[in-house]
Amino acid sequence: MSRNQTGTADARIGGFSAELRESAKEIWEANHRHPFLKELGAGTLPTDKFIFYLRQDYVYLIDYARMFALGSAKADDVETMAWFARLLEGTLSTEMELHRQYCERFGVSRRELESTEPASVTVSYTSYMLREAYNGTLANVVASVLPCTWSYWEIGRALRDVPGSLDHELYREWIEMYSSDEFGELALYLTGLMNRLAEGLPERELRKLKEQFLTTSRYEYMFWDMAYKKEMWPN
Ligand SMILES: Cc1ncc(CO)c(N)n1
Repeated sequence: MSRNQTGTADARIGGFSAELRESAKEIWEANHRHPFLKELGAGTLPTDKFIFYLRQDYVYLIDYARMFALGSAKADDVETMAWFARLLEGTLSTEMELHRQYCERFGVSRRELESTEPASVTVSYTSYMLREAYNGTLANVVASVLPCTWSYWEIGRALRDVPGSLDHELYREWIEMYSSDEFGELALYLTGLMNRLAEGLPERELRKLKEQFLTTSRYEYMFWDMAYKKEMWPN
């Protein structure tokens, strides 16, 4: 077990973000134990499950990027606006490029990738996030995306610490991207922003942020599970 697999363990993260992480602790720990991630770390994950995941994640990322566009639109100052604009661009070019390149290796064309039919969990997850973002403030946008960025960074670092995980010719790149310092900086920025935005908010609004954080934390777990089972629609 790596030191990153359980607690928040990151001294840089405090305040309301640490509180959010603590309140969703059980579901975050369940992520680390999920067979999709156990097998990804061990290098034994069957490639058909990984491809299924990549394709669903690609269509997920299109809407996730939209969340950053909404973050930019809802920001109160130019600096924050620019930061979300860069994150939007980074998601569309760097992160999604990882998926495009993997798919090229697997013989899935870009057109096929982009026209992937979203699974029920993917539709449910992105619809929820976008609804909360469209109806809410920047704080609601951040609370909804925080588990995505932050849990991937935590997962990336935990998997990097699994002996031999980086020797795998296929999964190494995935682990490297999500455990990278660049990716970590995004997560850290968002936790800091969450802390600033939560300051002085009434209890009712803080409860709403907690609910959003917990809901997308649960969706993160459901996403791993959906991919592992290659679960689409009933018919
Ligand atoms: C489902 C999901 N959550 C978070 C991330 C991190 O960007 C991702 N790629 N996919």
